[in-house]
Amino acid sequence: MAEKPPTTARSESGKAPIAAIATAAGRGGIGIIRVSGASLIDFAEALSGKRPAARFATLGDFKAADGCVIDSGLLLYFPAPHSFTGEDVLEVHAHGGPVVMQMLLMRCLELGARLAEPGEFTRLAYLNGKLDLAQAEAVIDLIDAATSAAARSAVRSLQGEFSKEVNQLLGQLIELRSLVEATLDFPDEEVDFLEAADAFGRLDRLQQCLGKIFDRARQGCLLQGGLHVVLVGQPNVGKSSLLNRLVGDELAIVTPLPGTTRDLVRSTLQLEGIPLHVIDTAGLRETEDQIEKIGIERTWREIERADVVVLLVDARTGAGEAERSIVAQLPVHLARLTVYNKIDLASRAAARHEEADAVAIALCAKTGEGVELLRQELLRIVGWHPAEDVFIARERHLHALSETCCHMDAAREQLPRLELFAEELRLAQLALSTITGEFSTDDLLGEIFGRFCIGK
Ligand SMILES: Nc1nc2c(c(=O)[nH]1)N(C=O)[C@@H](CNc1ccc(C(=O)N[C@@H](CCC(=O)O)C(=O)O)cc1)CN2
Ligand SMILES: Nc1nc2c(ncn2[C@@H]2O[C@H](COP(=O)(O)OP(=O)(O)OP(=O)(O)O)[C@@H](O)[C@H]2O)c(=O)[nH]1
Ligand SMILES: [K+]
Repeated sequence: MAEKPPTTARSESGKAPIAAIATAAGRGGIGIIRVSGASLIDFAEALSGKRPAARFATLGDFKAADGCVIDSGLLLYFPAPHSFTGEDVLEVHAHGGPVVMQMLLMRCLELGARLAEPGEFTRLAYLNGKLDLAQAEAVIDLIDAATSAAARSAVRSLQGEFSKEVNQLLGQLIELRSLVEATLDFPDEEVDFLEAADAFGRLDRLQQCLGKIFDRARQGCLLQGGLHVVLVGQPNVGKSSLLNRLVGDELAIVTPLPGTTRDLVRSTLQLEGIPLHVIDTAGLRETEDQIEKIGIERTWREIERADVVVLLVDARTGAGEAERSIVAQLPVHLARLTVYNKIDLASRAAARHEEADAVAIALCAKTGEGVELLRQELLRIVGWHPAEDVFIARERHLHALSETCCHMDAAREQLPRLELFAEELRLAQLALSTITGEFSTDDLLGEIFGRFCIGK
């Protein structure tokens, strides 16, 4: 075959293809570079001397500008629109050493590609209609899944289950809206309309449906983000011992000396598939020790980010002035549990009971007695109930769902004023459609895709 003049790939629109290493950094048996752009077949030929068939693996020698072989490997060519991004996609499968990957990536840049930004491939897939926004978010949630339950629910969202539910609800909402809007043109018939179209009944069904989606999404949100539990209390009450017991490992240093833990100690474990982020903190007390002081500041900062605070108390002494002072400084709406630790020294049995302002668990961190009660209580506090059909969701989605709910409530209050009823329905639809991204802003897209890794 005759040597072709060096090509620099530019699409008709003048846009350079994007390229990135798609596999994790470091050594690996195989590493993949992904390129997306317009007409990449010439690009493939410039890189390997071969014009790969669509969607078949083609073995080739990847050459540098000077003709030296960088690696021999496989090319996968997905012509537009049948690719992940909807553009032409070329995958270069090579040996997964960091230097080889860098050399190949540099070669792709020489051939006219530019470095992809984080999340840009998935963003293209969204912009080209391959995925909606909830699915695109599920891609990253799948990659980041901390437990297999989280992974399973992310796949469910990726395959469009969440979006399907949202779209069905949108469909019903739009149907009701169009009935209302049609009636607005005939003001005399408004009252008849309410009866004939069963506006109340329809709204009821919409809200029930929304409630179910919300519940599934809330569970999914727990699976996605996990639960941040911060262990606090006076020095020496057994916070580190409890962390170690929950994790099943000697993670934090335990000594009889008060003030042992000065920095935060974090660990993530699984609680029925929910990632449980437990944070052991420096015991809270007045101190002149500089290191301990900083540790205590960090404790308070961590509390601000917590979903649940577990306040440990020595079962022998019970809660006193120090505990009351800690509780008084906690954010008002933060969920809280009291744990009476060291029941072995107080001759008490493991138990759960309700106190005036919080549920309390009596346990022994040293032996583990009663720790299961604590686990169950944590699940109860966050409203977890195991379900098969959870789809992954994020705060953003919950926010949109609850906004939709607010507008539906408001719509009900407007009846029989149809014009205002219609307006609230329109706002409900708008809020709901942000989930799949029918109406999205650049800011939102930047926020979502900016958190992806490069190559995704
Ligand atoms: N090598 C490789 N593995 C990978 C990916 C990839 O991009 N490359 N993926 C990247 O995330 C995931 C798979 N996702 C993909 C999704 C759609 C298409 C695709 O070609 N879609 C076409 C054709 C559909 C079909 O044949 O049914 C399309 O939607 O038109 C490819 C990969 C996981 N594994
Ligand atoms: N008998 C008994 N001893 C315990 C129990 N839990 C913790 N201890 C002991 O209490 C002492 C302090 O335990 P830690 O877990 O280090 O307490 P801490 O709250 O992290 O202490 P600081 O680092 O000072 O904040 C150690 O000697 C532990 O072995 C328990 O349930 N029973
Ligand atoms: K400790």
